Amino acid sequence: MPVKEEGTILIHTENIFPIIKKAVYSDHEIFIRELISNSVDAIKKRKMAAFAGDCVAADDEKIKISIDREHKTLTISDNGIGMTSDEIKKYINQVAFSSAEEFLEKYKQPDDGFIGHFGLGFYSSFMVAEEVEIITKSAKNDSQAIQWKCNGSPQYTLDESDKEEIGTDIILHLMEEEIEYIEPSRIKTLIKKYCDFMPIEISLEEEVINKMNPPWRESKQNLKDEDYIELYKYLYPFQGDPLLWVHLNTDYPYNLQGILYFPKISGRADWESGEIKLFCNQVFVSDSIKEIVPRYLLPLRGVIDSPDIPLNVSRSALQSDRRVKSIGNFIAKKLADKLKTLKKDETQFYADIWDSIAPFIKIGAMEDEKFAEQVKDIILYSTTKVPVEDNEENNGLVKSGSKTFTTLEGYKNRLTDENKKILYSTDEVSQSTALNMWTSQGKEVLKLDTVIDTQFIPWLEEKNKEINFVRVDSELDESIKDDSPEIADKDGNTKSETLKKIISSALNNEKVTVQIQNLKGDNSPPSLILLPEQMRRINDITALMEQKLPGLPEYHNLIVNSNHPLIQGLLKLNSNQIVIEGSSKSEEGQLASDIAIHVYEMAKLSIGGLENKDIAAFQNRNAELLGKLMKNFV
Ligand SMILES: Nc1ncnc2c1ncn2[C@@H]1O[C@H](COP(=O)(O)OP(=O)(O)OP(=O)(O)O)[C@@H](O)[C@H]1O
Repeated sequence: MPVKEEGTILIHTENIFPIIKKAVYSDHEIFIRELISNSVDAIKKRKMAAFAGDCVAADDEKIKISIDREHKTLTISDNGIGMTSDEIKKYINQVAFSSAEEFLEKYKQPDDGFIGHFGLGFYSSFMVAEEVEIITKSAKNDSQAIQWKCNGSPQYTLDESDKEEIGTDIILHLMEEEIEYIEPSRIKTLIKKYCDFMPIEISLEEEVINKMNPPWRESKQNLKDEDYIELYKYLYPFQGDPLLWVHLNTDYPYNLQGILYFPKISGRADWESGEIKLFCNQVFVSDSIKEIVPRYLLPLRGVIDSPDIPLNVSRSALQSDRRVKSIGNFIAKKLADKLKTLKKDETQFYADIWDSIAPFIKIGAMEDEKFAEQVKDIILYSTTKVPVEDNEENNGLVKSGSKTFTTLEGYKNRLTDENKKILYSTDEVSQSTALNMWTSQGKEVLKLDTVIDTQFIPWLEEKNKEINFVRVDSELDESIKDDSPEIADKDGNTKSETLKKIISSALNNEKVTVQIQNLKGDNSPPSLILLPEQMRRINDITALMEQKLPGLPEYHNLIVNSNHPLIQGLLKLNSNQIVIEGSSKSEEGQLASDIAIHVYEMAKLSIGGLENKDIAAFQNRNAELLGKLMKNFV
């Protein structure tokens, strides 16, 4: 016979009570947050009811914490709305019953700002107290004050009390093992931690402990820069001033206030832990909200205060929560808006702080498509272009200290040739020869030389497929070489062919491709090493996999500048020599060969490609060569 029945699941209070007391909250100390939150709510409710003419308003709203060492009690007193015996029976005796919804319904308040909603917080007091007393007098006219007592079992007593003032005292008789909470310093620390920005005065031993008035709840118009800086320094002492901040304030589609700061980072930013503090209705909840803001914003600091972030779910559930994701996106969008405004209205300031904010923006753009879309036009690049006063070309160029910044758009607008090519350098020192060669021809080069740029360049290329990004030392182009035809000598060889032979045979290394070029410009070097793009990338990846620094790839191109006096001299020196394979070389032939090797090693040295062990040999050859050359003059 099929069994068909409907019913109600029963809960044994004896079994569930210990679970509520111990397991709902993992951290014992939060009882203080819960009880003070209840007091704040009660004070707000009294204010609302008094406004509607249902009771008398309090003279001054306050919460008082008192300690009685002798009786080992901690008392939280407020002059809020209090409770009648019926309300005690309804909201305290019934676990998981909160008065918040009913109250809001009654006073037709849409957005409450009440802290408690679940009807559980009060029971956290049993985590630290063996007995809890409530002595309360309701603000409703002619209410009888009452006393409720419970020793942690599901039994309670309810009695009349002679309390005269409206409000509630919660008296905790502390357990022996929780006696630490009798210490004023411990309680003070906890109030500072959880209740610092609660809107009602909280005092302990006649001293007001909390700061109150959270600036993020103020309107922007009422705040000056000093107020923002003061809050930053208060929350993050000894960290210097922030770079800039964003004030968030929204009530749709979710309720969220906060102030986020870009810190001045010296050294490595912390991309792991997160330092933004999470509040819910001004009550501190957590020190790190890794799960809420996108990863690239983790080094930011400040406060997010939102009752819309679900706190009753696990952290991993938070990460996949759609609402939380959309809050994260909202925060990123607000930051992007602020940066766009800065770039537009405070261009100089934006350029001055660019190096500090660049890591957030570049990583953000790479990790988040939407963010990339918002910031792509405000990314700055340090450039070799020097702004000329009152010149149209200055469009988009901003000087900051020793640097000049441009946008990608600005660079593109200055390009004159058809071939859309963006030149960049990743290391001003090791690429200086190639870099100078381009700049001396009037070419603009972007300096993409931070650690993040190694990943950012491929991203840029991907996003700007119509443009060719070329590293300064990867290839030459028509603008810097002179390709006028050469005349062959009596043996049918051109100068270039002869030079190539001299140098190739001196180097005797088939992995080095020798190319002779007539480079334009007086400043062009006698030789330089070029690393064709693909070859260099493979080399970089291999080094990365082997966890080494990428050195000079074995296969590379040596460009020899036939326009340079040194190379022309080399050609002359060799012109009378016939080097027969296998036979010993004449003195001039040996000198020409030594110079050829030296020319190659100079090119290697300038890109940092000469290993330490080769430097001594290089110097010996240098001295020897100079010595030989001197012989002709002295
Ligand atoms: N100090 C107080 N003054 C007046 N009423 C109180 C006070 N403390 C608790 N209450 C009443 O008891 C109810 C239950 O409190 P409890 O702390 O268990 O839950 P809550 O504050 O409503 O929600 P949460 O579990 O989210 O904190 C409250 O909704 C309120 O009506």
